[in-house]
Amino acid sequence: MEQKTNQRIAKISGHLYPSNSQIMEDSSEVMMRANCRAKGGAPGFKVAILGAAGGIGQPLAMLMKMNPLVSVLHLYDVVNSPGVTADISHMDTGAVRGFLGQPQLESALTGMDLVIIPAGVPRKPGMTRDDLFKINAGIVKTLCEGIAKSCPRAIVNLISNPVNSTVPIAAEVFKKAGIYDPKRLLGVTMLDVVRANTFVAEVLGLDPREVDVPVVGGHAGVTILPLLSQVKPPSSFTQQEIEYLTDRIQNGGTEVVEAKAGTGSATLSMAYAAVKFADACLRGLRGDANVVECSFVSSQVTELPFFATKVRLGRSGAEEVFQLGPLNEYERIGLEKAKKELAESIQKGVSFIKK
Ligand SMILES: NC(=O)c1ccc[n+]([C@@H]2O[C@H](COP(=O)([O-])OP(=O)(O)OC[C@H]3O[C@@H](n4cnc5c(N)ncnc54)[C@H](O)[C@@H]3O)[C@@H](O)[C@H]2O)c1
Ligand SMILES: O=C(O)C[C@H](O)C(=O)O
Repeated sequence: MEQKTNQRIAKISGHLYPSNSQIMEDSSEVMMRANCRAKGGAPGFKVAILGAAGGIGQPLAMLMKMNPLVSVLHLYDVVNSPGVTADISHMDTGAVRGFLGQPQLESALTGMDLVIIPAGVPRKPGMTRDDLFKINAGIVKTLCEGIAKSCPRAIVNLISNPVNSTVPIAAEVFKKAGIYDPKRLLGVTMLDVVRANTFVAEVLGLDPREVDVPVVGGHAGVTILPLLSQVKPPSSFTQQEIEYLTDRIQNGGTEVVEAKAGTGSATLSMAYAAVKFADACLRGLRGDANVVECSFVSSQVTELPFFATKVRLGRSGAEEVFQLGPLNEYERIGLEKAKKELAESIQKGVSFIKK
C-alpha cells in the first residue's frame, strides 16, 4: 500500500516541472486525477482558454481556476503555456491541463463546454483595433476551425480584436463547417460595461457595484454606445456629463493603450470582465434564471447581422436578444454613427472567409 502511494507521489512530483508539452500533458492528467480524488470528483464545466499565456490569458486563467463552476481548465497557447500551467496548477482549486502549439489544439478543445479566446496581438499607441485585423483574423479563423472540429457545441466567448470583425469571421467559419449555432457565439463587450459602470458611478458618487449601464452596438470607438438614459439606478445627467461619459467610455481602451505606452492594452480589467462574462455564461449553462449581460451577437435588433445588446444567457447560450428600449435624441444619433462603422467591420470579417 505504502509502496503504491510512493509510486503515485513519485509519478506526480517527477512531472511537476515539465520540460516539454507532452510531459506536461501527462503530468496534468495525473494531477487532474489527483485533484479529482481530493475533491471527490467535483462536478462542473470544462473550460478552455486559447491564448492563455498572454497579458489577458494569464490573469484570466488564474481567475477561472478560482471559479467553483469550473471543474477542468485547459490552457492553450503557441508559447509559454507549460510555465503558466505549472504555476497555476499549484492553486488548490480545480484541475488544469496545459497545451502547447497547433498539434495540441484538438486535445485542448475536445469535450469543452466553454471556449474563451483572448489570442492575438494587442494595440500600440496610434493604432485602431481594425489595424489588428491583418494578424488576428487568421488566428481567429484557425482557432475556430479547431472548435468546429473538436467541440462544435461549445459556447464561444470571443475577445480577440477587432471584435466587430472577428465575431463575423467565427460565424463564417462555423457556417462553412456546418455547425453554426448563432446562440453559441458571443463577442465579449463586457469591458465596455465594466468601464461604463465605473465612470458613471464616479460621476454619480455611487459604488460601481450598484450601477448598471447598458452598452450596445459593438466594441470600437463610436460603435461603443452607452445608453445613459437607461442607467440603473435611474439617474439624470447634464449634457456636459453625457458628452464626457460617452467619450470616456468609447475611448477607455485607448486611455489604457496610451498609459501603457507601447507595452500592450487592457489586460487586468479585461481578465476581470472576461471572467464576469464567462461566469454568467456558465450560470446560464447550469440553468440559472434571468442571467442577462451585454454581448455582440447575431441579432435582429437592427438591420445589421450582428449587434451588441443585452442578452439572456441560458443552457444553449444567448437564448434571448433584447431590444434596445427607448433612446433619447443623443443616443439615436450615436446609433446611426455606430451602425455605419459596424456595417463595414462586419462585412470585412465576412469577406475574409468568403473571399
Ligand atoms: N474584447 C475586448 O474587450 C478586449 C479587451 C482587451 C484586449 N482585447 C484583445 O485581446 C487580444 C489579446 O490581448 P493581450 O493583451 O492578451 O495580448 P498578448 O499579446 O499579451 O497575448 C496574446 C496571446 O495570444 C497568443 N497567441 C498568438 N497566436 C495564437 C494562436 N494562433 N493560438 C493561440 N494563442 C495565440 C500569444 O502567444 C499570446 O500569449 C488582443 O487582440 C486585444 O486587442 C480585447
Ligand atoms: O483598446 C484595445 O485595443 C483593447 C480593448 O479592446 C479595450 O477596449 O481595452
